[in-house]
Amino acid sequence: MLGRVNHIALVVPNLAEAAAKYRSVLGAAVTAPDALPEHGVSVVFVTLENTKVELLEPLGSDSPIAAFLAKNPAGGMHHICYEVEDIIAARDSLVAAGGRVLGDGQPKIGAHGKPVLFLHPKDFFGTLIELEQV
Ligand SMILES: CC[C@H](C(=O)O)C(=O)SCCNC(=O)CCNC(=O)[C@H](O)C(C)(C)COP(=O)(O)OP(=O)(O)OC[C@H]1O[C@@H](n2cnc3c(N)ncnc32)[C@H](O)[C@@H]1OP(=O)(O)O
Ligand SMILES: [Co+2]
Repeated sequence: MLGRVNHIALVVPNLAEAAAKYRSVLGAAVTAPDALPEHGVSVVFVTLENTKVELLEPLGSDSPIAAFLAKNPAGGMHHICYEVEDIIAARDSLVAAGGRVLGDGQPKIGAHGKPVLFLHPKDFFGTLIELEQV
């Protein structure tokens, strides 16, 4: 089922500061910020040779990462995104195995314009998993 790691996501308290530090201190290539109100986040991507790092900041009053940032005010690792070829087949086999898909279970279009789903962190040893169809 799982393909490459598409990205590792970090929640940060200030996206502009984090992007600037990745550029200036780590010499990283960082995309311009992208506001995703439908996901309640603003995001940049640090592009690497073998994967990406997604830096996330809450956007709007009911961001799904607001509680995470309140618990981790300095920021922290938030989720890992695996690529899948068929997100519906992946979802259905996960649900059949007793896994919980977050939200209404229907894929949404993510930051890369591809369908994504999230799996409950409690089902995977305390790590939030995102699946992205490529
Ligand atoms: C899609 C656009 C972009 C992309 O890549 O394309 C993104 O990735 S956007 C990323 C932001 N969107 C999401 O994360 C959507 C899925 N997430 C959620 O629905 C929530 O974050 C949820 C339900 C995982 C947690 O929400 P919240 O923290 O408000 O709920 P609770 O406080 O009740 O938490 C329940 C329980 O889970 C633990 N938790 C929360 N977040 C994480 C996490 N990132 N990793 C591991 N564990 C997490 C939290 O501590 C609670 O545990 P408990 O022991 O009960 O205290
Ligand atoms: Co993500």
